[in-house]
Amino acid sequence: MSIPPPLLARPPLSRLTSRNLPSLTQAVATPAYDRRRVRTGVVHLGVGGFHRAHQAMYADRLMNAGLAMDWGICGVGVLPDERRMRDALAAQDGLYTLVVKHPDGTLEPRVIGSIIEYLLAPDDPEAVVEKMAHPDTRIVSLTITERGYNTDPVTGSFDDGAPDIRADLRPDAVPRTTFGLVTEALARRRDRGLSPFTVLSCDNLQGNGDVARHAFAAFASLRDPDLGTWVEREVPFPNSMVDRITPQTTPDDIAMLRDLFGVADTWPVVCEPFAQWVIEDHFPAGRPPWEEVGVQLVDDVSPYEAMKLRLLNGSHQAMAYFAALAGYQHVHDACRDPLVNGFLQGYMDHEVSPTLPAVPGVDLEHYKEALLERFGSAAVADQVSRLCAQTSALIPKYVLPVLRAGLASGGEVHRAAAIVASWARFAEGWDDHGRPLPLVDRHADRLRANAGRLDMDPLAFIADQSFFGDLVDDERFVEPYRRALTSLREHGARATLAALTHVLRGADAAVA
Ligand SMILES: NC(=O)c1ccc[n+]([C@@H]2O[C@H](COP(=O)([O-])OP(=O)(O)OC[C@H]3O[C@@H](n4cnc5c(N)ncnc54)[C@H](O)[C@@H]3O)[C@@H](O)[C@H]2O)c1
Ligand SMILES: O=P(O)(O)OC[C@@H](O)[C@@H](O)[C@H](O)[C@H](O)CO
Repeated sequence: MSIPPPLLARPPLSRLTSRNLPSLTQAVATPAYDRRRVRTGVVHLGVGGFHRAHQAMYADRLMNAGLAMDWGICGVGVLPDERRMRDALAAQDGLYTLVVKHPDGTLEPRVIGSIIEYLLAPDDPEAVVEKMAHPDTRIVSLTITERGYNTDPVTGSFDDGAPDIRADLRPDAVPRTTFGLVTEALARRRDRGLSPFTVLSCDNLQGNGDVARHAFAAFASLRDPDLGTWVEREVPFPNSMVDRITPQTTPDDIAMLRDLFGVADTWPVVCEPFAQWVIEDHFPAGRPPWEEVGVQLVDDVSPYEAMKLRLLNGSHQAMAYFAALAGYQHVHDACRDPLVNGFLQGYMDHEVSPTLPAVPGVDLEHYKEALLERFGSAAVADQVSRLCAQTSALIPKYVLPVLRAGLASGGEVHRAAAIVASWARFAEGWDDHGRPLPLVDRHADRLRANAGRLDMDPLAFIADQSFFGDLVDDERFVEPYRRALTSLREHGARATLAALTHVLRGADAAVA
C-alpha cells in the first residue's frame, strides 16, 4: 500500500506504456507477469469504469499469481462513444491504473494488465464477431448497463421494436448491437461445430443471467427460430452478483495520479476497497480459477443478488433524488446528513429487510452497517449525479419490487413511496434552491412530460404504466406518495425527510 500524500518528493513523470513500467515509482504496483504470454479467453463488451475496477482486476490478480494466463481479456466497445476508450487504451498498450481509495485517505494505485486487446465494433464488427467465434474464446462477459438488455422494465419482455434491434434483424445486416454481434458469433460457432461460449452478465439486474438468456434467445429466435431454440438450450448464462462502488473518473483523479505518483494515464479508474463477486458455477466451456482470488462460486446466486440490489442499489436510489434536491453533489456528504442517513437506515431496516431471503454466510445487520460506512467514504467521493442517471431502468428493478412486496405482505411502504415521489420531483427539473437538475435518461422526454403535469394531476407521474404497472391503483401506495410529493414541492427535500422521520418514528417503534 502506498504512502498517503504528501509524498516525500514529487516522482518523475512517465507516460503509462509497457516500456515505461520499469521506470514507475515503487508506490505503483505493476503487472508481475509477462503480458506477451497472456492469451485471450474472455471477450468483454462494455469496458467502462466498473469492468476495469472489478472483473479485469480479478483477472490481473490471477495473472499476478501465475494463474490463468490463457484467460486474458479482449475488450469490445459496442457504442460509437467508446472510441475514446479505444484510443486511451491503445495509447497505453491496454494498460491503465486502478486507484483504490481507502477511507483514511491512503491511495493504492495498481497498473492492470489483463486487458490485452480492444476492438471497437462500429469500426470493425467482423473482427468482433470472429473474435467471439474463435475457439479460444470461452466466455463473453457483459457490463452494458441495465438498459443494454432492451427489456421492458415492468413486463421483462424483449423490446424488438427498438430501431437498432430492428436494423440488426434485417437479412444481411452488419451487426451493430450487442445482440446482433453476439448472436452472429454464436451462429458461426454452431455452424462450425464448436461449443458455445458462456455468456456472463455482470450488470446489476436480479437474475442477470436469466435476463440475458431471455433477451438473447428472443433476438436469436426473431432471426431464426432454430437458432433461438439452440441458444435457449445450449448457451450457458450463469447469474452473478457484482459489487464495487466505482465513481466516474474525474480530472482531479487524473491530476492526483500524475502529481502524487508520476503516472500520466489518460483514463485511470478509482474505486472503494470493497469488492465482491458471486457467480453461479456453470461454465461448461471452462473458466478461470476465480476462487483463488476471492470470488465466490455458488449454486444459487439469487439471495446474494436480492440483498445487494435491494439494499445497496435500492438505497442509492433512496438517497439520490433527495440528495440532488437538497443540493448535495457527493454521496458521502448526503450520507452524513442525519436526515438522509436516518431515512436510509429506516428504509433498509423496515422496508427492505423484511423482503429478503436468508443469505448464506451473511449477517444482514453487519452488511447494512458496512453499506452506510461505504457510502460515507469521503475518499471515494461518489457522485450523486451518477446515481441519478438512467434510473428509469433502475427504480423498477431496485425499489418497486420492495414496494410491491411490502404491499403484498401488508408491510410498511411509506419510504418506498417517498422515494418514488422524490424521483417525480427530481424529474420536474429544479432543486430546492431553484437550480436546474439535468435529467439524464433514455426516457427523459417522457419523464419530464409526466412530471410537467403534476400541477394539474399529482398522479400523472405514477400513472405511466410502462414504469409503474398498476401501482397507481393501490391507495396504500398512492396516499403516502401523494403526501410526500406535496411536501417535497412545498417544503423541499430535507423538510420532507424530517417530517417522515417524525411520522414514522411511532410506526417503526410499534413494529419493533
Ligand atoms: N459503477 C459501479 O459502481 C458499478 C458497480 C457494480 C455494477 N455496475 C454495473 O456496471 C454497469 C456499467 O457501469 P460503469 O460504471 O462501468 O459505467 P460506464 O458508463 O463507465 O460504462 C458503461 C459501459 O456500458 C456500455 N454500454 C452502455 N449502453 C450500452 C448498450 N446499449 N450496448 C452496449 N454497450 C453499452 C458503454 O459503452 C460503456 O462501455 C452498470 O450499469 C452496472 O450494471 C457498476
Ligand atoms: O450501476 P447502476 O446504474 O446499476 O447503479 C448505480 C449504483 O447504484 C451502482 O453503480 C453501485 O455503485 C454499484 O452497484 C456498487 O456495486
